[in-house]
Amino acid sequence: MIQLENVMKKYKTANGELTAVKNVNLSVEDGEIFGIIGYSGAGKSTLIRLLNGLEQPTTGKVVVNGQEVSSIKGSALRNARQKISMIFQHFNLLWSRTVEENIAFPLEIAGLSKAERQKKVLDLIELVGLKGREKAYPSQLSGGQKQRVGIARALANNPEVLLCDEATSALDPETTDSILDLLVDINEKLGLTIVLITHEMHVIRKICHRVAVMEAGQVVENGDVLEVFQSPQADVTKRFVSQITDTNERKESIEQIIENYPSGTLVKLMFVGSSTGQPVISHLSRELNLDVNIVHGNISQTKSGPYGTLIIQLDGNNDNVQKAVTYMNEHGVKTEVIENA
Ligand SMILES: Nc1ncnc2c1ncn2[C@@H]1O[C@H](COP(=O)(O)OP(=O)(O)OP(=O)(O)O)[C@@H](O)[C@H]1O
Repeated sequence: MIQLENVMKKYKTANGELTAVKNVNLSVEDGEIFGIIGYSGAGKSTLIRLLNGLEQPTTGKVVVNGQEVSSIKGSALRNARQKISMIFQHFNLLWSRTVEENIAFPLEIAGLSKAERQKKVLDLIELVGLKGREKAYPSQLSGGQKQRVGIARALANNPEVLLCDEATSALDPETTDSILDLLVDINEKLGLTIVLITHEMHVIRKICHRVAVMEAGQVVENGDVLEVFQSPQADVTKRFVSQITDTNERKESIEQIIENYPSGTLVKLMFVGSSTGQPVISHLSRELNLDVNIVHGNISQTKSGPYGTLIIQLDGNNDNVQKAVTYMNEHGVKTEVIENA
């Protein structure tokens, strides 16, 4: 569906040339929800603008739905853009138009008759859950409702790709979740391919199938969300994953256990899917004569299944602690020794 080949984007600035996107190779499958995560300045916005032809790459190729958007211009580009819609952090609604008039706007531009427009607007209002708010103006809507209008408007011309530019970053956590649920819903109902950029790992965890991590213009890591959660490789990815796993509550539990049992080894165990560590942990205490303290555990749901971490403290003979770590690794449990007390 989407292919980026050796994409490079350079800008000329007062301080010389700046490379915003560097040698990016990515592919997004049909019907997939694909997330691009990175801190501010990583190049995400530039990358997303390259996907809808708002920017042209300095070198490289951007192909969306069989069309090389990096090389077409004029009416061909305008036509291609109709199939690539976008929603924004600050909604970009027309403030003097009501909800239904905002949604009808792209349909007017596309030249649909009034009757066709009315029918389509009704369907879209239903789809995004705004029934009863048709005549409201954007200033009378909550943030979540405004984004629902943005989504309905973006879907008006039956796009094949929806680009989301930090679409939930201006919303509170609860509203964020309801908008993310809506995106999943339209992805499933309409088979729409969604590419989103964000700096929040929560967004990736909750709705994306795959993720690319960007840093300094480059994609430093790229894969299934569950795999990236389970074994992040790049330092920046580890920092993003820790947004979810390293809660204050967990830090407090670790501090407390070190205070109460200063002599043990803390190990983080990572599980994927429905596997649990129960038999492995029983083995450690029974066969290796170790005391096992459970410090903290949590399970996060991702689009491809649950992902769990468990922090334990192993206390006993050092050789046996080492054997325990080896034993766990051999039995499909990923481990990381997080602190030697
Ligand atoms: N039109 C432009 N002209 C010059 N430099 C630009 C332009 N657009 C972006 N940049 C620079 O390119 C780099 C990447 O910016 P970009 O906005 O793509 O990053 P980002 O990951 O989306 O960050 P943010 O979330 O802060 O927007 C930054 O150093 C930025 O200053």
